[in-house]
Amino acid sequence: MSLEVSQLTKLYGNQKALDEVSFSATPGRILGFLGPNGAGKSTTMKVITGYISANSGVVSVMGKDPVNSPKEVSKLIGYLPEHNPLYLDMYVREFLEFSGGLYGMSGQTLKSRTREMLNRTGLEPEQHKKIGQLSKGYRQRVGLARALIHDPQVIILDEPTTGLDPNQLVEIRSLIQEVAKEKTLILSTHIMQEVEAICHDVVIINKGKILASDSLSNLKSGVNEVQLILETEEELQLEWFENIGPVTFGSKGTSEVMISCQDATLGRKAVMNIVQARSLNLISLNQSKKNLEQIFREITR
Ligand SMILES: Nc1ncnc2c1ncn2[C@@H]1O[C@H](COP(=O)(O)OP(=O)(O)OP(=O)(O)O)[C@@H](O)[C@H]1O
Repeated sequence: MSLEVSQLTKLYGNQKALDEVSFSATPGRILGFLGPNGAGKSTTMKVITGYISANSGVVSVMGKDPVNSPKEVSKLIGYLPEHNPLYLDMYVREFLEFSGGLYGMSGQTLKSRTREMLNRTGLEPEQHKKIGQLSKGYRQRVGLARALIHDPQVIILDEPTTGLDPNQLVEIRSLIQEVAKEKTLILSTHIMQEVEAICHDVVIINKGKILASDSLSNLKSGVNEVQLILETEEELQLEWFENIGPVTFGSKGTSEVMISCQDATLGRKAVMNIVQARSLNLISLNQSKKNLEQIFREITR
């Protein structure tokens, strides 16, 4: 494990922002760190990077801890904070060279590493522009390039795609996937589609506590429940279906119901019996496995 977090507790005054948080991350796999607003994601990232200290617990980054070895840990970690602080008056290349300098890089090493980062993040055409002139997507690229300039082994990205348009989103996601091939990468987010699109492992945190920590596929396969979605020409009543499983109206209103059930075959039979017995005119009966969003809502409810 290149990153291990064990029993972290962090108090802000009387408020427990982190309550014995433990998880680990592996090279070559993207870990999605998921939680609703205020769950403790940023606090965890700040403790790992050594920006703040925890009240108790241990962080190990490639065997070093940020409290006793802050300099070593800062060299091992590349961090893109939530609001991506940049110097808007600096030119892109100048900013990256400046950032590399902060890690003790200089001369040809710094120049060639800057060139490599400009190339990998697609920033070459923009390198002579001021950061303040760039679009949000390109500013995120600058933030990523800055986080990677010193070739860190562990990369932590706090909500890196928030506010990007769909094209920029796809580009930044594929850049993240590319970067993650040889590194340990943690992606903090509350966007479920993002996790489903690019993460291998998932940690779910809520109110400072870890509620799930597993591979994405295990998390999804552990849920056997399916959802049946029935649409008819007539208006439906929820109580007709309550014996089958928890039921709500769908997005189409009272002519569509969504029923959760453990056994899809039995569920479909029961629904069709009701359709027949009540002489309903069927438009469609569909079935879907739960997605991460539904799993997340159940776990964090
Ligand atoms: N400096 C601080 N002082 C006091 N309370 C804080 C401080 N920073 C965070 N908190 C509180 O700690 C809790 C966890 O906050 P944190 O920013 O870690 O959550 P988050 O999961 O990153 O949320 P978001 O998705 O909204 O960014 C919240 O209740 C927040 O209000």
